[in-house]
Amino acid sequence: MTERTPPIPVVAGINDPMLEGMADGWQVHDAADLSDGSRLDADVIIIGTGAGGGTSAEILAEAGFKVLMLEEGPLRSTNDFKMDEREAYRDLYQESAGRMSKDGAMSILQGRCVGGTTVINWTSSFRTPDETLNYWSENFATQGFSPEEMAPWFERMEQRLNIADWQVPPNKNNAVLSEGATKLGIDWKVIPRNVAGCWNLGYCGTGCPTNAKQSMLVTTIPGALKNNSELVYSARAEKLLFDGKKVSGVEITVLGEDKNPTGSKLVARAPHVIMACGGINGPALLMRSNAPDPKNRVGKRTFLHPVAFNFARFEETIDPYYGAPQSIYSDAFQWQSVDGPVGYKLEVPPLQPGLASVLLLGHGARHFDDMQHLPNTHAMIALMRDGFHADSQGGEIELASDGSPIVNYELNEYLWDGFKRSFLTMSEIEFAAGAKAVRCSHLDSPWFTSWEEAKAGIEQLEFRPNAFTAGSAHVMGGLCMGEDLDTCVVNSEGKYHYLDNLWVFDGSAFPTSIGANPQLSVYGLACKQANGLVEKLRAEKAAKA
Ligand SMILES: Cc1cc2nc3c(=O)[nH]c(=O)nc-3n(C[C@H](O)[C@H](O)[C@H](O)COP(=O)(O)OP(=O)(O)OC[C@H]3O[C@@H](n4cnc5c(N)ncnc54)[C@H](O)[C@@H]3O)c2cc1C
Repeated sequence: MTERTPPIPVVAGINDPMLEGMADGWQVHDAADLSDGSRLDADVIIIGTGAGGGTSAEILAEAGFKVLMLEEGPLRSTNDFKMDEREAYRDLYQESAGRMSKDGAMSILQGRCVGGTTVINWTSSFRTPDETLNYWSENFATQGFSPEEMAPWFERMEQRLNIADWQVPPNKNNAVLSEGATKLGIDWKVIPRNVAGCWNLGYCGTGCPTNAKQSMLVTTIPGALKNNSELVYSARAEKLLFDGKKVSGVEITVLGEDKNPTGSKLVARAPHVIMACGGINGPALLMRSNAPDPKNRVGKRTFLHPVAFNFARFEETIDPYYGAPQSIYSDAFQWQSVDGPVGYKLEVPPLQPGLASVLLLGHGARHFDDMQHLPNTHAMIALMRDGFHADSQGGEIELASDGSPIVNYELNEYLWDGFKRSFLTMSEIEFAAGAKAVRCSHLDSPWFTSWEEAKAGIEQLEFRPNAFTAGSAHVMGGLCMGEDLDTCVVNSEGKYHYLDNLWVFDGSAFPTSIGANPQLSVYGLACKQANGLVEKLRAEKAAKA
């Protein structure tokens, strides 16, 4: 077990807000330290401590409600983060960063620790695009989600998490996008980030060692714990327990440091339960619990922003592992049509060596050569905006025999068309920025040495399952929100349609993908929904008094 008793370790003078708070008496427990069969009570249980869970916890706790946060992953805090990919992927990511779609064609990165995916994300912070919010109200009858109605909630979370345009010049990796796009007359912009006093290290994906990233770990979770809340980690919500149309409790499996069940179980009880365990795992929890789902919609419409990668070699040093990971984007190819051919957002990912070794594909001499050139390599990504077309209905969640989720998401012609167009776009931009050679993340792609060669070569690439690297770091949907009962399982207030006291305040409620990096969309939604629940709980209290 990780040593977490005072004296508080201090790394190079950097404080660790979680360890300090625990030394001050915050109610934080490793589930393994609680006796088998223990019962935990609260006003509100929140399952999952990521973007939706952390935001909701702070709001409810500040309003005076006793919140119990349950987190499947371990607690790792500031002084644990050492910019070490091996430790980070093992400790902070779902399935040790090995989560994949059922057919193995897409690798899916998602967080699994106190603070959830916000601990390991790359800090890009966009409001939900107006086009997306309008599409939801037109197609899923969401209420209260117009751009005007959402603006105050986004503003509030932008202030809470210090979200602002990144003022430091982009690293060379990102500058390839701005320079190439400028040469071609393609519009680009600077990305807003949720950081305070960022050191520009670039290792956001392994947990921020300086407290600069305003993840839930250093903001809302401490905010909730200061207000009489309780956090139990390594505690997997195994099943929801029902009593008629109500959730009567949560059965918890206690996990050890090795992530395996210790054999102990706990139970938590509260008048209201919020699910904030994110896409994939949220639907799986409802399926394991046999929750009422008369239209068989749980787990449907799971969206991933499937990502195409393009690599470029430069003579100059790029050092793609250092500096703010994402600071430039282009939406020039995103909204040409809302519900036509798939649109894509262009960004630039960091290339720490471990991540790069997977993304660069291949093996043997070619892979060795690619890794040798890493300091001179740039990468660009195109995130496909899935969920806005009849040929893009997303994936479905299934359960494995042990109750864990399987993501059945198949890439199809509609998405392949986007991959092909984006390979062309990215290659042209990279050559315009001065690349000497460019390669698409496709098994059959050579290093092209000119734009003309790339243009002809990409046209020849065959798009078939498993022929190219597709990735996802944005898990959305699966518990579709809206008033249309044929499609949706959660109403516009975030309440599960078929249960009176179950709420879903996280990215799983999105009816489509966002069309932008989703964290601020989750914060805005959870902020709105949690404040709505506060009003409801106050009214319930007043009625009882
Ligand atoms: C590498 C990477 C980079 C990213 N970069 C960005 C970015 O730059 N900008 C951006 O906007 N977005 C980014 N994202 C995505 C963004 O962080 C997520 O979309 C967002 O955090 C999702 O919020 P959520 O509340 O839905 O789920 P999460 O934040 O994933 O939180 C869910 C939590 O629930 C826990 N949980 C799951 N099941 C259970 C259970 N049964 N019992 C108890 N706990 C459970 C999980 O362990 C997790 O901690 C990135 C993601 C990754 C992986």
